[in-house]
Amino acid sequence: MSVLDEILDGVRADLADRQRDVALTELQERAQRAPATKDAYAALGGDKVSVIAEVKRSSPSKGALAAIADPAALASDYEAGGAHVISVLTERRRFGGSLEDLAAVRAAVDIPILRKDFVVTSYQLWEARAYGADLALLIVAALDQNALISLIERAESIGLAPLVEVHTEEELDRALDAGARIIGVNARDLKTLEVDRDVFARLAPKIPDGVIKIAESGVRGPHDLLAYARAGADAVLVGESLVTGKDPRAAVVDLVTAGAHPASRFDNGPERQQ
Ligand SMILES: O=P(O)(O)OC[C@@H](O)[C@@H](O)c1c[nH]c2ccccc12
Repeated sequence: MSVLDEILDGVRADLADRQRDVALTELQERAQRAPATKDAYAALGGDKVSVIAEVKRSSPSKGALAAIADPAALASDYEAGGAHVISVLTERRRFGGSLEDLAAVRAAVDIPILRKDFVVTSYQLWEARAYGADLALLIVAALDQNALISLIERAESIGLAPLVEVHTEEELDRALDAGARIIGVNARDLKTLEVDRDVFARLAPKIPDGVIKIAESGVRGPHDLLAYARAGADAVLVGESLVTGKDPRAAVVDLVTAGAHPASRFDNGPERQQ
């Protein structure tokens, strides 16, 4: 069984518990009372390279990364550093997250928030909306094509922007066929946990103009952001290097500064830093 399959088994077990505790209608009522979602397309588009900063306690590849006793305070630091979007991992077993983290971050920041989880059913989209997310991750490798299409439609119909994650050309084709308008290329293969930063550069030319392109995982600092930018990234998604660094806010400032100058997409940014 792949790592992804193991994660999905745990996700489904936890989901069944929540579905027993909280009726869908209750979530829907809560979602209806929630304010309008924030414009993720505006936050991720434009000439700059946007920074999505992630609240992540642990990962299947590295184990514990950071305790993060106060996720709202970390998210506020990210926002103060100029992050354009916050990603909150809500998966419990492998990533140490929760919907409570999402709600706490929602109460603390004004920028769009991504619910980062392994979504397999629309119930989780209603949860995302009810707990304050503006975007929801949909992982192509975890979904069959019918499920992918219906989850994209459902997300959009309740005001969530779907961020559709791929790792291979075949998954990219499926994402595009399903109508994805925001595509994340994960450098990490969720089946093996191997990281290959070149995947983004291989797939990006196959993503049409007008589709937002996000490079996910493996960003250690501005050098990696600039490499992804030259390969065509509109945004980068950064977790580990921010939560393990000693000053997450300063680290975000450095990334946002590097991403603010689109000219750096075409110059020798990384070389110049040496
Ligand atoms: O910690 P990193 O290497 O900066 O990666 C962040 C993010 O890309 C990663 O957490 C991630 C990308 N896609 C996912 C899907 C599920 C869980 C986690 C992820």
